[in-house]
Amino acid sequence: MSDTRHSTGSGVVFAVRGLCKVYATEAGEVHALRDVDLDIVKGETLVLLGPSGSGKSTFLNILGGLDVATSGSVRFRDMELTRASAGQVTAYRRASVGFIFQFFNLVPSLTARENVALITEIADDAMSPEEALALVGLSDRLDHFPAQLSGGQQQRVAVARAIAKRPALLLCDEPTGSLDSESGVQVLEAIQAVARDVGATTMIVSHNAGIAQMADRVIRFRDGAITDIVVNARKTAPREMSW
Ligand SMILES: Nc1ncnc2c1ncn2[C@@H]1O[C@H](COP(=O)(O)OP(=O)(O)OP(=O)(O)O)[C@@H](O)[C@H]1O
Repeated sequence: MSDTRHSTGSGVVFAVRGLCKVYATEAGEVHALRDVDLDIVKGETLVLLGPSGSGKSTFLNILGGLDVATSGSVRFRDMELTRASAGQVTAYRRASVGFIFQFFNLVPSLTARENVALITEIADDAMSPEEALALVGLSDRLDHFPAQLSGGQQQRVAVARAIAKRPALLLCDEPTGSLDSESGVQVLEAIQAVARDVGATTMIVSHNAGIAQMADRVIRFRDGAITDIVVNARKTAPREMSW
């Protein structure tokens, strides 16, 4: 079912309106986002697809408080992110946003448990590193260093680190981009399970259109704009997806 609406009604946690991002470069202005409108509902999983350079990461980074908009607004619950002070944005990012990137970004000299503890120690109401690592199936790898873990296991440590603080928003930028397909499935299963467990709204950027099958809604970007929103009538579990 194709759906061009940008709003899904109640339960909205993010309201994005007229969002624009322009980067000034030596070669001139780059319009990374052009007038983007979107409402995002609590607990839903969005998959963002689109060609390279279409604005997906920029959109994710602005919602996560890693980048600032040029114009337009992003409201998270009662907070206008686009008008918040730097301190308020930092507090929002710390309390409410978990990030998962393509290249795990674990500290090589720390164990799995210690990598997760880096975050749980600075967050209120965080689960213990042991609890977070159990949720991603790594209870037997607590004291392993990243070099002693496979790529998929390292990414699952990154998932545990991202969700240990029970974030409202889980942002995943190409989370399976450097994994083989079986490891990718395990990472997506972990993301899906923990997001459900903590009630996080999840956004996954991917070049792999197959991942769209696990989404509630699939958002397509082109040239900095949303061109299409598809509501999945039936979500597919990562293990059942063909990709
Ligand atoms: N810090 C920056 N400075 C200048 N231009 C940037 C910057 N970040 C992104 N851009 C440009 O903004 C546009 C959107 O980039 P973005 O990374 O959001 O796209 P994307 O859809 O995530 O691409 P990819 O799939 O390759 O990661 C691109 O033209 C990119 O070159």
